[in-house]
Parts: sequence; C-alpha cells; structure tokens
Amino acid sequence: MDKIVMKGGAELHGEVPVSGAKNAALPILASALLADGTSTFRNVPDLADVATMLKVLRTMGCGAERLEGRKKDVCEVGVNGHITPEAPYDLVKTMRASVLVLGPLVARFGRARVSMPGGCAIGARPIDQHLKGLKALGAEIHLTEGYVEARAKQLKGGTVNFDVITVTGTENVLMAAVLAKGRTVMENCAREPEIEELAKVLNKMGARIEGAGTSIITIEGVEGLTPVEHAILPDRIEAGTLLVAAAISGGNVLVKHAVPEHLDAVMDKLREAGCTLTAEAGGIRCKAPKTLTAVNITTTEHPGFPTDMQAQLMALMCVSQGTSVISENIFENRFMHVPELHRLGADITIQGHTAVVKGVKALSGAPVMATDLRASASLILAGLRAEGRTDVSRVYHLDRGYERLERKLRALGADIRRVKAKA
Ligand SMILES: CC(=O)N[C@H]1[C@@H](OP(=O)(O)OP(=O)(O)OC[C@H]2O[C@@H](n3ccc(=O)[nH]c3=O)[C@H](O)[C@@H]2O)O[C@H](CO)[C@@H](O)[C@@H]1O
Ligand SMILES: C=C(OP(=O)(O)O)C(=O)O
Repeated sequence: MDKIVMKGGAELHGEVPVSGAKNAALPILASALLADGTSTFRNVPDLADVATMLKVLRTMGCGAERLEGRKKDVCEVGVNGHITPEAPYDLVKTMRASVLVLGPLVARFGRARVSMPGGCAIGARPIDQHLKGLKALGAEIHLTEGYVEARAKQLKGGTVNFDVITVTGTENVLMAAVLAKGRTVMENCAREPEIEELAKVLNKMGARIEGAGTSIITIEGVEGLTPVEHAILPDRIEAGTLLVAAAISGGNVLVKHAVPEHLDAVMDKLREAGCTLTAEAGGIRCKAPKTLTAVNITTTEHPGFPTDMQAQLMALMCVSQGTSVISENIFENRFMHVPELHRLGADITIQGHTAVVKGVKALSGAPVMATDLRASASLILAGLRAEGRTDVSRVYHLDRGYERLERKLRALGADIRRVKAKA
C-alpha cells in the first residue's frame, strides 16, 4: 500500500490547478447509458472512483475508456442496445456511487440489477429515497440476494417528494425521469452544483429539465436522448482543500479554476478564521493571517457548509487560537479522523455529533492512518503544519477523490512525497 511521507513547516506559495469534480463526473459518466452512441467527457479527474465507474460501465458491455497521452483528461463512453444491466457486488462494494447506474438502466433498458451499496466508514447511507423515487415513476422494485432489482416497461412521470435531502438520490431519480412518459415533479431535492451540472448534460442530450439547483426540479419526459460532449466542472471540495492548505501553512496560494459561487460557505469560514480570500480572474486566492482564529462549523446540505469539508476545517481548527465547535449533521460517523489528529497532538473532544476543538500551539508529526477520503485529506493538511515527519498510510482512500494531491502540494513548496508500495 502506498503511503504519503511529509515534513511540516513550509509555507505554501504559488498557483495550483483544480481538477474536474469527482461528484459530477460519476453521475455524468452514468448518464451516458441513456443514449445510444459515444459520449465524450473532458476534464474528467484521474481518480480511483472514476476508474471504478468506467469499469462498472465496461462490465455491462459499454465501451468506457480514458484516452491516453495529452488527452488523458478525456473519457469516452460508447453504448449500444446490447448491454447487461447489472452492477455487481464486487464493484459496488468498492464505490457506493456505482448505484448511480440504477436510474438510467431502468429508464432505458426497462430493468436493472444493482448490488445494494451497504454502509461505509462514515455512516449507514441507505438508498431508500432512491427506491422511493423510482417506485413513484412506476418501477417495480425487489430486493433479493443483496441486489436491487428494478423493472418497468415504461416509466411514467409522477411526483417525488424526498423525505431526506439526498444528492445521489436526486441524481438517480432525475436520470430515470428524463425518459419517463409525461411530467415528473421532484420536491425537496438536493441543490448541489453537481446536480445542476448533471441536468446541464442531460439537457444537452435532449432532456427537458427545469429547476436543477433548486429544491424543485421539473422534468418533461422525452422519447430518446443523443450522446453528448461535455467538460466537467472544477471540483469544489478539492478547491476548498487547497484553500485550507494555504491557510494552515501560513501561505498565499491562488487556487486556479475554483468557482467562488460554489464555495461561499467555505470561504466565509476561512475569512472568519482570519484569512484573506479574493476571487481573482481564474480562481480564488487564500492568504493566511499570522494567527488563525477558531470558528464554529455546522455541516448542512448545500448551500450550507459541506460535510465533505468538515475534516479539513477541523485540521485547521486544531492550530487556531481559541475553541471551535464543529457539528456534523449529514453523516452519523464522520469523525474518524479525530483519533488520528490526536496522534498529531490535537486537543479534540467528541460529544455526540459535535466535536470541540481547542487550538494548540503546535502539532507534532507521527505515523497516522487514513480511514476515509476526507479524513486522509485532513491528516495531510495537519501534516503540513506538524513539526517533524508525518507518514499517512492507507492513501488509497485519498486516491478515490484527489488527483495527485501530493504533487500539487509539492509544487507549492510542501515537503511531501508518495512512497510506493513494493510490488
Ligand atoms: C458521489 C457523491 O456525490 N457523493 C456525495 C453525496 O453522497 P450521497 O448522495 O450518498 O449522500 P446523500 O446526500 O444521499 O446523504 C445525505 C444523508 O441522507 C441519508 N440518506 C440518503 C439517501 C437515502 O436514500 N436515504 C437516506 O437516509 C444519508 O444516510 C445521509 O445521512 O452527497 C454527500 C452529502 O453531501 C457527500 O458527502 C458525498 O460526497
Ligand atoms: C463521501 C464522499 O464520497 P462518496 O459519496 O463517493 O463516498 C466524499 O466525496 O467525501
């Protein structure tokens, strides 16, 4: 297993580009199932999760490849009528977002067999709302042998009112509704920029969707869609992570391609902590203050503070002056980074879904273990500031969602490298 080896203390300076968004690329790759022919996607991040989604599509019989050489950011997905509409357990267990093929498969092929994703390190993460939405469009759903089996000769438009705001649930039902007969109204939808991006792609393919990015989405079903060409939007969570890297190191960094409107809540918190954030042509600049100030954070659905940035902000709070209260309201078990941050000298107490972080003068390097994707980012951020050497193991979690993070940080001046596992 690869690990990241780093020495803290360097201030980060310079410019760093953000890659395409994982959470947009995954549903958008799945959306290619909705049309016959080859769809071409650019700015697709080179991540383990994207490789898994391409594999899921290939397993079904699609052509799904990343191009090579200078076009390495391009993925092509080719679909013809002959596919096996099944996502097997072996793949879904490595990436729960594989469940995003469920909606497109049942809409286009009239049936789907997709392994139930099950829980993961950060929470139970059921998919009852995905299933509720598909049922409202007329799909028959059975759960057998750990699989969701969905069938519908022709989905029919209907009203879907989500009991819980869910990002991939909204996306799954949206991808089903575009080919349903008649009008679908989806209420209490998630409002993330990645949902707007998915709707943009579907509309380019010929769908008729209005309201994506708000809590009510209306879809007029169409008979068929055509393949598409699209460049994926920048990853707001990677951008936020790089802004925190600038802040925690005491540096001054321009995060290129970062979209300020996608990062309002994160930028507000960094400002409150004393950083100077400026939207510049082509990105966002973060200049760290001499002393960081503790701020309170409450994660909520977009446009609130994102749960996917909670662990990174917690790393920052570990070295900020004062006491910070961090409440996690989206996932029930998303404090797995806390015991590892303790190993670096952090002072954090957990009370239920709240963590109380008392800023310390210094962190000290230690071997630590990543437990999930954003936990691994938070440990690397803490390692940038810790005195001495920090080794972060289990970086396969990091590779799910960050494209060569260590190279990006090294280009900004960090002392960080990847030690490859022996073959
Ligand atoms: C691939 C992708 O886009 N992943 C993101 C997506 O995950 P994902 O779409 O899985 O997260 P959801 O928005 O669905 O989850 C939000 C909450 O709703 C609950 N829930 C969800 C669905 C359901 O049917 N029933 C139910 O109870 C979940 O357990 C969780 O407590 O949104 C999360 C919340 O912003 C992010 O952390 C993930 O990075
Ligand atoms: C939780 C995340 O991803 P996923 O939903 O793919 O597990 C994340 O990106 O932080």
